[in-house]
Amino acid sequence: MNNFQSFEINEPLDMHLHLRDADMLKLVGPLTSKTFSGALVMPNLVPPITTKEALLSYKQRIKEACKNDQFEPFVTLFFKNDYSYEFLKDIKDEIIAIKLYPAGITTNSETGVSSMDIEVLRPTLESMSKLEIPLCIHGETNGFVMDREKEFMPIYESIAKAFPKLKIIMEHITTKDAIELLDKYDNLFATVTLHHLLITLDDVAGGMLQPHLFCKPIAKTPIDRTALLNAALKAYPKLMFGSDSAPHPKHKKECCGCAAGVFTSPIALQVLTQLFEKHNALENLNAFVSLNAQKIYNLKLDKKTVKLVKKDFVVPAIYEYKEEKVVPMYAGETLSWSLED
Ligand SMILES: NC(=O)N[C@@H](CC(=O)O)C(=O)O
Ligand SMILES: [Zn+2]
Ligand SMILES: [Zn+2]
Repeated sequence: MNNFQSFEINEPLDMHLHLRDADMLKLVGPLTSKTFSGALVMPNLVPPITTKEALLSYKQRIKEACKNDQFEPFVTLFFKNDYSYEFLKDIKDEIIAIKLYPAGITTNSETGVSSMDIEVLRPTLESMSKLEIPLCIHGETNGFVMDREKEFMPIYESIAKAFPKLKIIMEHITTKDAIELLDKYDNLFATVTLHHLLITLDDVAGGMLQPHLFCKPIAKTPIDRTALLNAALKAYPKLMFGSDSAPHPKHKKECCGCAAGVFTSPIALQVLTQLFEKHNALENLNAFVSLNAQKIYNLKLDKKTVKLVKKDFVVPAIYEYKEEKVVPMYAGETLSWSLED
C-alpha cells in the first residue's frame, strides 16, 4: 500500500454548485474559487436566471465575489418550455448547460416545469439538441421520498431516446438504479456529490435528526451508497464530481422546516482525498474530480494544481461574513488531509 504524504489534483472541477447571491455569494464564492479551477453554477436564484441580462450580471457578481482569476464560473440557465431557438442561439456561448427542475421539487424550483411530458418539453429540447447545449436535470418525481429518483428513471430514458444527440446530465444521483442507467444510453451522464458517497438515510434521521445532512434528493440506502462509491472510486467515465454544495443560513437549517442542502465546498477536496486514500484509489481521483468532466463538457483548463498534504484539518464550526452564517458538513471534526498553505 502506498503511504501518501501529499497528493496533487490538477484543475479540480465542481460540476454542480450553488453560489447564491449578495453576501452569501461573497461568503461561499471564495471558498470554492480558492481550490477549484471551475464550477458549474446552478441558476436557482430568486427569481431564477432566465434572461441574458440576468445571466451576465450574475456571472459578473460571481467573478467579483470570487476574486480569483484562477477560477472559471460556468453559468447555467433555468429551463423553460418556451425559450425560442433564436434566444438559445444567442445565449449559447455564455452558458455551459441548461438546468431543468420539476416545479416545487427542491429549493427555489417553484417556477420549474409543471409537466415532464416529452411533447411539452420538445420545443426547447429540440433547440438545445441542435445547438449542442447540454441538459442538466434534477430528476425526482413527487412520489414517496425514497422512490422519487427511481421513479424518474423512465423519464430520463424517454428524453435520452427522443433526443439521442442531446447530452443529458442526471444531477446529484443517489441510487444504484441511476448508476445502472448510465450504461444504457450513450448520451446520459451524471454528477454525484461528496455527501452521497458518505452517508445514508441513517446518518440523516437514524438517530437524532441532523439538519445539516438534510438535502434533496435525500440520502438513500447502504446498497445505493456502495454503488455510487464504487463508480466514483473507479472514476467511471460517465460520472463526475458535483458537490451540490448548497449553503443555507444557519437559522434556516436549525429550525422547524429545515431547508434542504448540505454545505461542503470548503471540505470537498480534503474529504475526497481522504476517501479515495482509504479505498486505495487515489490514482483515480484526478479523473473523478476533473478529467471526466473535461471530456463530458469539452473543457480546456489551465488554471491551477491543488496540493493536499497529510495534515490534520479541523473543520470550522461556522463560516461567517457580515450577517451570513453557514455550517459546513463535518463542522468541528478533524480531517486527515489539508490544503497546502
Ligand atoms: N440539493 C439541495 O438539497 N438543495 C439545493 C437544490 C438542489 O440541488 O436540488 C439548493 O439550492 O439548496
Ligand atoms: Zn437538485
Ligand atoms: Zn443542487
